[in-house]
Amino acid sequence: MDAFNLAKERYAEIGVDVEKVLKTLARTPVSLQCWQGDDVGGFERAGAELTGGIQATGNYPGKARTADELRADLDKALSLIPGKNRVNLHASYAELNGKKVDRDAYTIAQFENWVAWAKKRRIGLDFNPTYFSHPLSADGFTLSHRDAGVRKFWINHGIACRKIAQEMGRRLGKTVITNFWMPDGFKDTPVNRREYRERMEDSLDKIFAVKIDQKLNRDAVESKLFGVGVESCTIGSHEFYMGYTVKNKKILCLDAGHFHPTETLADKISAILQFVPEILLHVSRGVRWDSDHVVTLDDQTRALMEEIVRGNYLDRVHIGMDFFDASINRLACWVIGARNTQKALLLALLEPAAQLRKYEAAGDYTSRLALLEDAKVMPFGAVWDEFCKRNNVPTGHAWLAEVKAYESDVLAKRA
Ligand SMILES: C[C@H](O)[C@H](O)[C@@H](O)C(=O)CO
Ligand SMILES: [Mn+2]
Repeated sequence: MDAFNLAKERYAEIGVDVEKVLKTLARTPVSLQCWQGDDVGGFERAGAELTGGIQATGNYPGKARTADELRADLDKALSLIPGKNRVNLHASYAELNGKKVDRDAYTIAQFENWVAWAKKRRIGLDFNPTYFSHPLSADGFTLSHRDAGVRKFWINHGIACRKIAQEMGRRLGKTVITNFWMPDGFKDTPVNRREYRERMEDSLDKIFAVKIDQKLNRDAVESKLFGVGVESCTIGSHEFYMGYTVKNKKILCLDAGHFHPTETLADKISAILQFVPEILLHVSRGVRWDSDHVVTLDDQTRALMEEIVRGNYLDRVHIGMDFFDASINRLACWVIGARNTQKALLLALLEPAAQLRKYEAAGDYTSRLALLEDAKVMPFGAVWDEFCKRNNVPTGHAWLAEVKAYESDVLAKRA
């Protein structure tokens, strides 16, 4: 018997149906953040500086310089990641084609190439308005700005993005999730947090007042603890968006790097989903701060996926990634991060859930712990390889040779 069939038998012995697990994994997409491919630069203006309290560090050669290069890199990455996945675009990846158009006036016209590319590959797109790296966000404020004119510009940007996303959803036949993250906040202690938060709420209300077909686009808002240079107060904090999403039935975006390092994101899932309809995950890895390291198969990521599976929440959770590491091959970052996200999900799906629940319900915590620990050495690798094989992507470590070949054939030729 081959390794996969042996593994299937072993899992069946502990009550796990591997074929069912593989089906669930196959229909759970991971959204690849386009900004990993070019250090969050975007293509609106050459040499635009990255602002908003986020930083891509490193200078590994070969970053995408144009939208065509980025799409080619994404193609390569997607060919090495099993399953039907998605791509997450920021508005700053607009293609202006020499025209003078600012973010408040963007339409689908600036994203035609992206939509055509996604349609050809039958993949879904997700979207994000870009509230950073722009002269009108240079002082660190956008939707909560004290100047009504600046707020108006950013409100119009938000509305424009929701309309673009709606059109993307229509053309692709797949719902787009549009995520709002605003960098607004203070380096030092403010004395009027209230005013800023009230203005932020008012601006968001104005953006979301515009009717958009929910089947084509749904909106998420993303909280954050702090950013670089925004250490003392972030207007869009966790409590702010928790309240906003409960009140307005929006999707709450949880970025794994946006909490204090001692907080456990996994523990928040069931508490939030008791009151908020859906969650968008930005799977990431903070190292000491919101450093946006590539996702590894670490305890936090595993615990996150376990909570989603244990709570039976998969249909209310959208899985995206958010990291931007410029110190290693950028394409490999996507592949490592996405495959690890999927591995964490697979491990969670392979848990002997029924038996564990029985033990817990009976108060037999000894047996619960024993089975949880023994399950860790079940032959998960054989199931992962089978998933890769069925999806026509390299198994094990073989994907790296393809990335290396692409690096010497394509990336090395970029100046
Ligand atoms: C580029 C993204 O919008 C950004 O990473 C955001 O999602 C975030 O996490 C900011 O810290
Ligand atoms: Mn994020």
